[in-house]
Amino acid sequence: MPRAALRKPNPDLDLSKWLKKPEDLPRELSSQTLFGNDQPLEIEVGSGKGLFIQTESQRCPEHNYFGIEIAGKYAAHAAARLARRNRANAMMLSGDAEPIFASGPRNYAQSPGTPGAPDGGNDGRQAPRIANGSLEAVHVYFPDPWWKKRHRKRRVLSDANIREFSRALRTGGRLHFWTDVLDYFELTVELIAEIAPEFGVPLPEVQRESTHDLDYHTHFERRSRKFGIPVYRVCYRKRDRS
Ligand SMILES: C[S@@+](CC[C@H](N)C(=O)[O-])C[C@H]1O[C@@H](n2cnc3c(N)ncnc32)[C@H](O)[C@@H]1O
Repeated sequence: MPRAALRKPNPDLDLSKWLKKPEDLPRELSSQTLFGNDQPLEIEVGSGKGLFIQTESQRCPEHNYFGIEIAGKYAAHAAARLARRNRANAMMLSGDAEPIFASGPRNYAQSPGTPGAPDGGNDGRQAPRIANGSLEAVHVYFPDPWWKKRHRKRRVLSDANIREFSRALRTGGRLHFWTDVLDYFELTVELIAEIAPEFGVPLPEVQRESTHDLDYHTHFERRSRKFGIPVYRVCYRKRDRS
């Protein structure tokens, strides 16, 4: 199903507080470095048009929300939603989530040329940008399934990313995964069980009744439900490994 065209953002809207590029970010990413406080930090990977980050950051002002969206236009669209509402506890990164979470050689620093940047070589000794056990939740809603074998490494729920999400989550922290692609759902649930058993048994998440046209978790959830397509939803809670 093709995606609907995006409306152009209002050019008078100042997005600077809500839309960041990788080079704008501090090296270590935490509530303190991003928002200047110690509220629990939740990250959404692949925010699309930003409905989730907008509604959730309003519903739960005592948490901070950092959305990562690789498609620049969508990241700007999501940031504009936050800017219009002057939301203090949420912001968007226009960029790829993978190097942000990576704790190995692709864990690049803030600007090219610095040790660890893709062009700068990495001695593999840099601390991860997101500290171990520091996140409250990671949200992945309707990730692209990338069926072709040669494209699989682009999956947001790749082996490497699942390990990094688990590493970054605190014990008791949550990983949410929703999709409308049953095969992909089943494969991913199996993959998580195999490579990150600390997530334990996935807990089903219930479908809420919507009370108005934008009362959905994400835009893709809205689209699937309007077309009568079933949505598969799970939430994992990371357990102590010991
Ligand atoms: C199918 S859309 C779903 C958007 C939104 N989560 C929703 O449910 O409406 C998947 C989104 O993930 C983004 N994406 C894919 N790979 C990404 C990555 N490595 N880092 C950040 N965003 C990514 C895509 O650009 C796209 O906007």
